[in-house]
Amino acid sequence: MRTGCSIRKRGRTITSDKAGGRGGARSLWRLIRERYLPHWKWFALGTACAAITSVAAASYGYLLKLVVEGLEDLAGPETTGVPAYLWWLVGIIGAAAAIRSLSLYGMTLANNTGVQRAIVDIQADQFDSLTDGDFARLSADRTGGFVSRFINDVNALREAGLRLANNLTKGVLTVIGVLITMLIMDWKLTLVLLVIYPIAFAPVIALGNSVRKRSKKAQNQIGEVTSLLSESFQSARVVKAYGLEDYQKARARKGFVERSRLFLKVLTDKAAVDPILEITGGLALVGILGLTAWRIAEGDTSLGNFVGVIGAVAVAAPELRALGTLNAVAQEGGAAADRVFEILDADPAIKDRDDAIALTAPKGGLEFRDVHFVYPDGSIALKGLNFSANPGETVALVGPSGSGKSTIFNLLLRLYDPLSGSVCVDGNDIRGFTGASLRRATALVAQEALLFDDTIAANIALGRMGASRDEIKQAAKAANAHDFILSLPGGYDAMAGEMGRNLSGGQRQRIALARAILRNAPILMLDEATSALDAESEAKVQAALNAFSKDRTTLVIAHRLSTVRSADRIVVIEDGKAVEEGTHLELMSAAGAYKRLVELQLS
Ligand SMILES: Nc1ncnc2c1ncn2[C@@H]1O[C@H](COP(=O)(O)OP(=O)(O)OP(=O)(O)O)[C@@H](O)[C@H]1O
Repeated sequence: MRTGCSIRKRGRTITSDKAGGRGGARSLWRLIRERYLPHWKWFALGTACAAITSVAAASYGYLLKLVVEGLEDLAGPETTGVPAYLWWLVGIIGAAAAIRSLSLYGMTLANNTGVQRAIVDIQADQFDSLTDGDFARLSADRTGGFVSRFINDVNALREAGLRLANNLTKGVLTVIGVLITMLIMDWKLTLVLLVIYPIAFAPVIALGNSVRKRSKKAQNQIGEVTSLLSESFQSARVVKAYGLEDYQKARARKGFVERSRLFLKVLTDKAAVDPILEITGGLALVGILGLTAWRIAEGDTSLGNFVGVIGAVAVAAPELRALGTLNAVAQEGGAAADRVFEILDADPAIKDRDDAIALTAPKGGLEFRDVHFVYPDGSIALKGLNFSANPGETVALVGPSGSGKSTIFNLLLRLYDPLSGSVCVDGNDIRGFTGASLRRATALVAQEALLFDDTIAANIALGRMGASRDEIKQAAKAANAHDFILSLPGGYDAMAGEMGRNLSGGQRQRIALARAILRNAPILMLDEATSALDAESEAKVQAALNAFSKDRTTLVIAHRLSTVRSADRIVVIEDGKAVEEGTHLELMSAAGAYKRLVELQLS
C-alpha cells in the first residue's frame, strides 16, 4: 500500500509539568540559587552595608552604658565639670548614627538593584517560555491567569527577595552583635531575655504556613478577576447591545467580594504577627524592670548596665519583628516561585525532534492520512481524515460548522500533533521538520484578522520581517488595501490601534491578507479570509488572490460557497472526515453532501 508520506520517527510523548506539588521552600531556595545569585555582586555590596549597619547598631547599647556610667560619676559629690571622655562618647554615638544611616542607604540601593535585575530576567524568561511553549497551554488558560502571574507573582518575588536581602543579614547580624554586647554588660539579664523571646516565634511560624496556603488561593483568584475584567471591557459592545450591564456588574461584584474575603484572610494571619511579638516584648520589659530593681538593690548590677541592655533591646526589637514577619513573606515568595517555575519548567509537547530537518525549497504538496485528533479538553475534532492537495492546487474545505475545518489548519501549522495518522508536506510527516521552517513555508489568514498596536506598514511587514516599503505597498495593492491605507491620516504610518481597533473588520482582513501575500509562502491557508468584505471588495480581493495563489498550494475555508466555486477541488468535511471531493460541477452532479450545502445556502 502506498503510504504517500513517510513517518520519520514518532514524536516524543507529552511530558507533564514537572513543577507540580513542589514545596514553596524548595522553590524559593531554587529561585535564590538560579535567579538571585547570578547578581551576587549587588547582594554582596548590600550585605557589606548591612554588616556595617549592624555593627553600628550593636554598639549603641554599650555606648549608652558608658555614657550612663559617666553621668553617674558626674552626679557624684566630687564632680569638677564634664570630663573629655564623655564628650568623646557623645560624639561617637553621633558618628555611629551617621554611619548607620549611610550604610542603610547603600544596602537598600544595592539590594534593590540586584532584585530588580533578577526580576527582569524572570519576567522575560516567563514570557519566552509562554511564547515558545505549546499553543494548547496558551489557548486553554484564560489570558487573565497569565497576566496575573506576571503582575502578582512577580510582586511577591520582589518583596521576598528584598526582605530576605535587606532584613536577613541586617537582622541576624544586629541581633548577634546586640547579644554579644548584652552578654558583656549583664549576662544574667541576657539569659532571662533569651528564654522569653523564642516563645514569640512558635506562633509566628505556624501563622506563616497558613499565610502561604491562603496566599496561593488568593493569587489564583486574582487571575479570575483579571480575566473577568478584560473579558467585560472587551465585550462592552455586546454588553451594551444586549443590556447585560446588571449581569456583568453582578459577576464583577462577586469576584471583588471573593477577592476581598481571601485578602482579609491572608491579612488576618499577617496582622496577628506584630501583636504577638508586641505582647512578648511587653512581658519581657516588665520582667526586666522587676529583676533589675532587685539586683541593683543587691549590688549585682549597675544602672549603666540596665540602661545599656534596654538600649540594646530597643535596637534589636524592630529587627526581631522584621525577622518574625520574614517567614510569612518568604512563604508567599515561595508560593509565587512555585508558580513561576511551573511556567518555566513546562516541557512543550510540540517541539523540534533532535533529528528534525529544515523544510527546504518546499513544493507544497499536502496530505492528511487517516488523521485522528482530540483537543486537550476532550473535544473530538478529526475522526480519520484523508485528503491531499497537489503542489499549486487550490483546495476548498467546506462543511458544517464544527466539522473540523479550522482544526486542519491547526494541525498543518503543527500547533497540535495528531492523535494518530500523519500530516505530510511533500511526502514527509511534518513532525520530522523543524517548526520554524514549516511555518516559513505557510501563510495563514484567519477570520479574526489580528493586528498589533503598531503602524499599518509594520503590521503588514510582520509577514516577512525586513521587507522594504515598496514590497509592503505591492502586497497592500494585491490585497486591495492600498487605497484605503492612503486615505488614513498618516497613511502607511497610521497606527492600527490595540488589536487593530482603529480599522473596520474588512480593512483589518485586507491588512492580514497583505501580510500573507508579503510572506510569499508556497502554502497559503485562508480561513474565512474574505468573510468581512463587502461583495465588491471581495470580488476584487478574490481576483487578486486567484492570481497570487496560482503557483502555490492554497487551502480555502469559506462558508460562502460562491467563494469556493472556482477551486480546483472541493473537499467536503463532515464530522471530522472527508465525505466527498471533486470540482464544483462534479459535486453538483453527484447530488451528495455538497449539493445539499449549496441548496441550503441558496434557500
Ligand atoms: N481550541 C479548541 N479547544 C477545544 N475544542 C475545540 C477547539 N477548537 C475547536 N474545537 C472543537 O473541535 C471541533 C472542530 O472544530 P473546528 O473549529 O475545526 O470546526 P470548523 O469546521 O472550523 O467550524 P467553523 O466552520 O464553525 O469554524 C468542534 O467540535 C469544536 O468544538
